[in-house]
Amino acid sequence: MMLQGNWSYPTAMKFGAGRIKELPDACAQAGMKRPLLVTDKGLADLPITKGTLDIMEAAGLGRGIFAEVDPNPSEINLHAGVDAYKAGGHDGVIAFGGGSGLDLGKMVAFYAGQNRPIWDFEDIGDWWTRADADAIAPIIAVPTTAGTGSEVGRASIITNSVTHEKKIIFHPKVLPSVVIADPELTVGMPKFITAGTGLDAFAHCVEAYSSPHYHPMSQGIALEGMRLVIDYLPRAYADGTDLEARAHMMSAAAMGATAFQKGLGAIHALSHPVGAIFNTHHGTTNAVCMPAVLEFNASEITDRFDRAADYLGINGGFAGFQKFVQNFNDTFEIPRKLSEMGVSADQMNSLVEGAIKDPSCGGNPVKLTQGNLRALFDAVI
Ligand SMILES: NC(=O)c1ccc[n+]([C@@H]2O[C@H](COP(=O)([O-])OP(=O)(O)OC[C@H]3O[C@@H](n4cnc5c(N)ncnc54)[C@H](O)[C@@H]3O)[C@@H](O)[C@H]2O)c1
Ligand SMILES: [Fe+2]
Repeated sequence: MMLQGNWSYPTAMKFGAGRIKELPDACAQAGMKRPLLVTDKGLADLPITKGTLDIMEAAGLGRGIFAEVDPNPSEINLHAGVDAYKAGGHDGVIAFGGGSGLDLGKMVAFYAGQNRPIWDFEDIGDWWTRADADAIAPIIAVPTTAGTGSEVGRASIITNSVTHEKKIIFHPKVLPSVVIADPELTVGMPKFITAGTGLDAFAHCVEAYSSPHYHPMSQGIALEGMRLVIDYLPRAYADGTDLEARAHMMSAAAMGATAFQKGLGAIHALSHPVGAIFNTHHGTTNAVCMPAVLEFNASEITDRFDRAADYLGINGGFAGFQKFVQNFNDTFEIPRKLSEMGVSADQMNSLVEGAIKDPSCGGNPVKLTQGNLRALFDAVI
């Protein structure tokens, strides 16, 4: 089957194997003549990045690159990126990478023309209206993992390096104007990143589907997104070169992020402070937290997961889905506890404080309090 298409849901996506070669068209579409490719340190030397710079250079777009992006990127990375953007006289950003490269690239384009502290644009109320929207540079997103869906999102997650908090920075114009979703770029992902990122997409779908907010379109997307992860993540994990599986995972990632317009929940509320304090991989952290959160939310989500289990071909309704999730994690050698990833309860107060302030709390079907968050951390650490 030919997995290829031109989509605009929720933004223009050039989807399909080999389509990275259309990057010059994407730059023309976005109005860029001198783009800066922003990516993380790990990707900087890989052939997919060099190949992309070659495509840019051959089209007369230069080979501008900024690669000083850490996992769970911080405002330090952002300020360095903005300096590189200004020094190079760039007119747009190619955000290239997993969530870290994508999020930071989007922020460089956003922040290069702003004068207020970055934290003034946190996703609180209408704070985004403080930004000078005309000064936001165009963004092309090129995902190289299949998980965060940041390529179709209007926000980035930036870690405050002083307070060790993950902050969501939001502006509608941070939505990339063009996405190149080329599954060939994801083929070289190490196994544990394939698993962790794929399970992040799964967490986005599960939390969106669990959220009590009314958004039937997101609900439908979340359900089909879960199906794609269940059917194709095991294949992508077993054989990284299985392009059909890689393509479906790339769709699932974009679908998860599209669906979470409906809201995220306790999985992400727990995972954000853990990532900010212990620098753990985001999707893997979510996967460890999922079984405990499903159990915690049981009273509010059983009916809807009974329906989901039917659709997904899982026997036993919600209880069957819970068992399935634990087995699914085991398939990918996801730890049962966060302590196996270096997380310790010594930082409990900071974890609870970070979680209760996280905007993801608002989408959880059971109200989150300091007390029940502490109990959830106890269960997952
Ligand atoms: N904006 C959003 O909506 C959103 C949603 C979820 C998560 N996030 C953020 O995204 C970040 C996590 O992103 P991620 O899970 O994609 O991981 P990542 O971007 O941190 O990448 C993980 C590792 O994989 C490597 N890598 C990436 N692509 C590769 C490839 N094709 N081949 C070989 N190696 C590759 C990277 O170099 C890095 O070492 C976190 O900061 C998280 O907070 C953002
Ligand atoms: Fe996530």
